[in-house]
Amino acid sequence: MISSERMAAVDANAAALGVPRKQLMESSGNAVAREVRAASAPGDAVALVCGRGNNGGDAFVAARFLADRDVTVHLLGRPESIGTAIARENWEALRAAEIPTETVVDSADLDLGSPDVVVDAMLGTGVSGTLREPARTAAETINALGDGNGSDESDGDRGDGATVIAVDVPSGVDADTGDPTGGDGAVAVEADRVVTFHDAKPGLDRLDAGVIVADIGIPAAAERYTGPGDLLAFGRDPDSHKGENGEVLVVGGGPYTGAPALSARAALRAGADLVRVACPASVADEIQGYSADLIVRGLPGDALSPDHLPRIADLAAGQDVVVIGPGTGDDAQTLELVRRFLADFSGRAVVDADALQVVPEVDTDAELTCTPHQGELRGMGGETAADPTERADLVRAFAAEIGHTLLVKGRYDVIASDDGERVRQNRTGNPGMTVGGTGDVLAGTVGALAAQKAPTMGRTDPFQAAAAAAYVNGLAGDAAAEANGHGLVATDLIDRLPDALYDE
Ligand SMILES: NC(=O)C1=CN([C@@H]2O[C@H](COP(=O)(O)OP(=O)(O)OC[C@H]3O[C@@H](n4cnc5c(N)ncnc54)[C@H](O)[C@@H]3O)[C@@H](O)[C@H]2O)[C@@H](O)CC1
Ligand SMILES: [K+]
Repeated sequence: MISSERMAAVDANAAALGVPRKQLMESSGNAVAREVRAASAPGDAVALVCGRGNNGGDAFVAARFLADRDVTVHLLGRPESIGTAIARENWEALRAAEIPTETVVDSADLDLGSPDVVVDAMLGTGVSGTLREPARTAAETINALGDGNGSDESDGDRGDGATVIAVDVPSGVDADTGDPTGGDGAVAVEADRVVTFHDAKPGLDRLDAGVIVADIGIPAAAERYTGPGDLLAFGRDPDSHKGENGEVLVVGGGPYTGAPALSARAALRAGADLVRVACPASVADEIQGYSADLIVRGLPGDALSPDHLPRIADLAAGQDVVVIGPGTGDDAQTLELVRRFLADFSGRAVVDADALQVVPEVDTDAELTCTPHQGELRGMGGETAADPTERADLVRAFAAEIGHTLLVKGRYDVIASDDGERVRQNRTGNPGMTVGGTGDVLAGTVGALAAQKAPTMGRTDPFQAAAAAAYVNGLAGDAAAEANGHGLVATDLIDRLPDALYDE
């Protein structure tokens, strides 16, 4: 099963792997034609009703694969308004091949005749809201031609009505839920069969239609590895206000000052609006001195301890994400503070460095993302393996065991969701990144992405945030290595995060 959001991400990842969408469209169209052929005989009339997006594009391709059928392509709208370059190219290929086409600008112009098969390629996953004209009238016409009969009467013998074959999803149906996109009772195509691509969609199972899942050649690596598609959920909403792109509190420092400063500055560069640092007073000025962009809160003393719990809990209360661990050291009092903080906390946190070791023993309602390297993973009681697939399975199982999102750093990072259901690997990055501080940058980046909550984007999912952060951290590291070779340092990554995240 795949959601439409994930499908769009996988599609973008496939393109980055050298399998562009036009190539996928060729496979999709071929798969649709195969179903049309199975439901008809040579010479039968086939009406393809096409929208101006890529769903329509799939059917333009299908028409080329149906030379021995009596095919007519009906385009809803003007050819010059076809919305994507690849659909337009396939439209032009149809015209050049002299395949019969009709342009339907007004619903009154729609005449599908009495076809044996109707292909519904008006709208796929790009639909939003109630079907607009002429798609609405066309949906009613298609339903009347098919007798609105669902799958029962449309098996091999086709009965009196036409067989209605929907491309990807029946037009006007939400592929994630199976509900009409226009709300209860709104018009949507009632298909006999749905040819959907790559993987099953949750909403299609709820329809009274036969569903065919066609392999369109998306490589497994497009799902296994992070890619540019994993960043689609993190675009900044142009209408967002200060704070809506997240507020992050970094709790760290004491024996070290650089680590919390790196995490905090990375969080800012990865898009958080406000970043605060809670650290021992002894290092507060030094951390502030690294950056005027940070709000630094000094806590009495030179190491974090349980005395600071009320103040830290107070500071954490208004935050979207707390990043805890960078530069704290592993003094027993400090670890006790972390233990007690996590036990009481019910928000979202990223746990890194020395703080990781207390996670397995803490019972918490907090939503944690743990970012260990292999050694820290073992310190938490997790296992690792040399083989990437085996390692991914082990990380997935351990995430489910502790009930928290895991991002295990390595040559291939492994990211697993808190229920162990989802796992992803990240291949960006380079050996230069073994330099100190890159892990602190990563923790801050995870924090910033997990803190996003702009109105049109919604709250991000910690697993997605961790996967995207691993990907961009590696990209920033690769850009830094291009400039500085193995001499790169962690601050080089921070400055390259915005390009990695937003300018791909
Ligand atoms: N990996 C993928 O995601 C692949 C997707 N493909 C196809 O691409 C489709 C998605 O294509 P697009 O994103 O271009 O979107 P669609 O083709 O589904 O729809 C976009 C068009 O619909 C119009 N529209 C939106 N809501 C409407 C409404 N309520 N009434 C009337 N018109 C409306 C838009 O103005 C736009 O012209 C998939 O469903 C699938 O068929 C395939 O080509 C192959 C691979
Ligand atoms: K469709």
